[in-house]
Amino acid sequence: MTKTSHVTIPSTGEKITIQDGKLQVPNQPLIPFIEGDGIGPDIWAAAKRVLDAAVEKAYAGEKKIAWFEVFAGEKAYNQQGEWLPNETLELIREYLVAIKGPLTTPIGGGIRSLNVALRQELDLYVCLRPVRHFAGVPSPVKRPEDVDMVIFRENSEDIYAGIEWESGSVEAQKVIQFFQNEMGVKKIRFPDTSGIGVKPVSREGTERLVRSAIDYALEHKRKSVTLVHKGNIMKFTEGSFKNWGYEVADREYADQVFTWAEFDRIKAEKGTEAANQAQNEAVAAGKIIVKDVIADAFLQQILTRPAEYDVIATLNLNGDYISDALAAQVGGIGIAPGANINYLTGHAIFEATHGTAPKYAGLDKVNPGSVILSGVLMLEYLGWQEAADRIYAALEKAISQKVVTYDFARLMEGAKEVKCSAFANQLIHNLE
Ligand SMILES: NC(=O)C1=CN([C@@H]2O[C@H](COP(=O)(O)OP(=O)(O)OC[C@H]3O[C@@H](n4cnc5c(N)ncnc54)[C@H](OP(=O)(O)O)[C@@H]3O)[C@@H](O)[C@H]2O)C=CC1
Ligand SMILES: O=C(O)CCC(=O)C(=O)O
Ligand SMILES: [Mg+2]
Repeated sequence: MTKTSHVTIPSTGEKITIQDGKLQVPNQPLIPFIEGDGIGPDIWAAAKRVLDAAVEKAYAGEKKIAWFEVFAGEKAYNQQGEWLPNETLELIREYLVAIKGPLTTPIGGGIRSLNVALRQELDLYVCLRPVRHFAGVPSPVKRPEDVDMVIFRENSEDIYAGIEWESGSVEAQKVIQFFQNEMGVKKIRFPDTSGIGVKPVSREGTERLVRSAIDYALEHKRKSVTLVHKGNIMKFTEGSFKNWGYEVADREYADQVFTWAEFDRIKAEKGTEAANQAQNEAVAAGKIIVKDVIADAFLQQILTRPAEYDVIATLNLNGDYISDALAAQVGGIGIAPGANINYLTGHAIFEATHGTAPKYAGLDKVNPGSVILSGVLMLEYLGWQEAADRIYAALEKAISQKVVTYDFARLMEGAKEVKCSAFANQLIHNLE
């Protein structure tokens, strides 16, 4: 065992590394975890047991995760007086792959959100959130099985970068005066009482996100990548996201994709029929269609025509809203997984889409599905598909057995409601 100031690293494991852009995963990878606040301890304890049992079932002792705890959030604050100790960041940087429970956003103080800070510090520019329906999960829509989307949410820019100043502050006044005096801005409706937020969106940030989405679509043989934006209003941020997205697709993936930008070019030159024919030929040749939709229209179409959407590439705030909306469509936030990834450095932190649900803290009540499925994404990222597949099957079986936590039980006929830990027991029992 190696003991740093607060963390004990087991001597049995080895580091995950990256070589030539490819993750090198030993049989006993050292993986740091953050338990999380609120419901974090309950769901993490449940998830860890399920992940370990699935790995044991799949590899009979040949592979095993060497977990070690690192600290953030309330636990770190109570122990060390810091919400996000530098040691935690450095250890995740060094060990590449980590998993976390949800973290409370500290009220007041310098850190706006610990989750966002972790993503920014490690430049985890993709927030990957796959959303699909598991048979039998109660849903508010008629055909939840039509939802099978993978969200690539830009994770490092946009209004989430946290560049904002409070109404009435010296800084807000200074920025407003700069806008008015030097930039000719006359449209701030109530300048004396406005807070100000800044929305940075870059070409580099957009390109690396859209590349990741297209690479994923190619690797997983998906049909389309949709750029979701509000570019009709925010022309130089969301609108540029769309334009840069099309440009990178046309420039770097010309043989593998057909974009609606290309469709428009053909239409302008040769008419609609020729453009439709080019698109049909591209589909027949197995090319991925890269298209776009405006965010508000997208939010109604995921309810009315979800089957038309596949891989989604979008900006940070849109992605946050879309993740929860789609999660609700397939049975709720209790089973919506996520990952924050930098595909270039290999760094990744896996985490549930939901938050700390403080009213349920310590009750052993909530659904651990979201953090379990985030762990499954992690197993897939490590290349341990055999273990991942066993958990998917065990979860599907538990739902068909109608042994579920409160969130599903309240929507299902004849369900047996079990606690968080008992739901994990059921999954472990179901592992084959
Ligand atoms: N990545 C992260 O760590 C995130 C952290 N947060 C933080 O979490 C805190 C609380 O945020 P809040 O807005 O209440 O959102 P939460 O996601 O924590 O909770 C909202 C509701 O979602 C449902 N829910 C959440 N988790 C589960 C689960 N595992 N099983 C079943 N149902 C679940 C519950 O619904 P019901 O009441 O219907 O039972 C709950 O009341 C804030 O400090 C926020 O900043 C928020 C989002 C992400
Ligand atoms: O960090 C937070 O508190 C909220 C983040 C969030 O809602 C998300 O990433 O989905
Ligand atoms: Mg969210």
